[in-house]
Amino acid sequence: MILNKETAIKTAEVLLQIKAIKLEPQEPFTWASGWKSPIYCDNRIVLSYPLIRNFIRENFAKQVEEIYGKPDVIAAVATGAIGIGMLVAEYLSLPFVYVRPEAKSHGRKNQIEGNLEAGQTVVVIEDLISTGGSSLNAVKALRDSGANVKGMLAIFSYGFDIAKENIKNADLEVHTLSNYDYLIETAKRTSYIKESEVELLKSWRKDPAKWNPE
Ligand SMILES: O=P(O)(O)OC[C@H]1O[C@H](OP(=O)(O)OP(=O)(O)O)[C@H](O)[C@@H]1O
Ligand SMILES: O=C(O)c1cc(=O)[nH]c(=O)[nH]1
Repeated sequence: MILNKETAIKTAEVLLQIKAIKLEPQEPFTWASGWKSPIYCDNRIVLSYPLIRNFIRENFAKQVEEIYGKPDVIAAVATGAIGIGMLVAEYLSLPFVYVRPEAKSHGRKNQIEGNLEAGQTVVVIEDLISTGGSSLNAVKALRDSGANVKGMLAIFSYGFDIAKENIKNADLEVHTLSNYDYLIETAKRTSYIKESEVELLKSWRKDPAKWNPE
């Protein structure tokens, strides 16, 4: 869900400005889910731009406070959201943890790194939602450890039905700073993408799980 339309447009603009959005239909990207895609949104690049990471940090912090007040802990989904999640926690003067995809097989064998007490309220920060599998895996680990997960905020979501279904089944509240619709509108308005690319993205978006570049 988008909380603020202006933030959604501005977030799409800054992602395009720093070229976080990559289009490579000839050499499709393989996503975490295994899907092939002509588009990749690399939000990790945000960290390389101080003004833009401040914008993302402040909007995340504003939305966390607006929706949840002050949770006990900010958690990030590893690795893509660790940097930005830490900046949000720092801005709000809150404790921080991050959640690995799975527990380490050596050392302390942790999946959640940092200190988290059972019963603490947690807001999860994620960089991007495609199917929602990675985010929900992290939420499950947090819940299994006894945390009270209030909700999740992500920079961007593609808005796929499968993600909506997964999120609903997990009974999780999710807000995003921007999404695919705002991104495409902004990319068209700023001529970041050509008309032929708009058509390609439209046909891909109809059934991304089965998209075939041939
Ligand atoms: O919604 P999903 O289908 O799970 O896909 C989105 C996930 O994919 C990316 O992580 P990736 O696995 O590439 O790892 P990284 O965060 O370590 O870069 C991204 O950071 C999300 O966590
Ligand atoms: O699904 C993914 O793996 C994925 C898609 C995308 O656009 N960006 C990203 O970082 N991961």
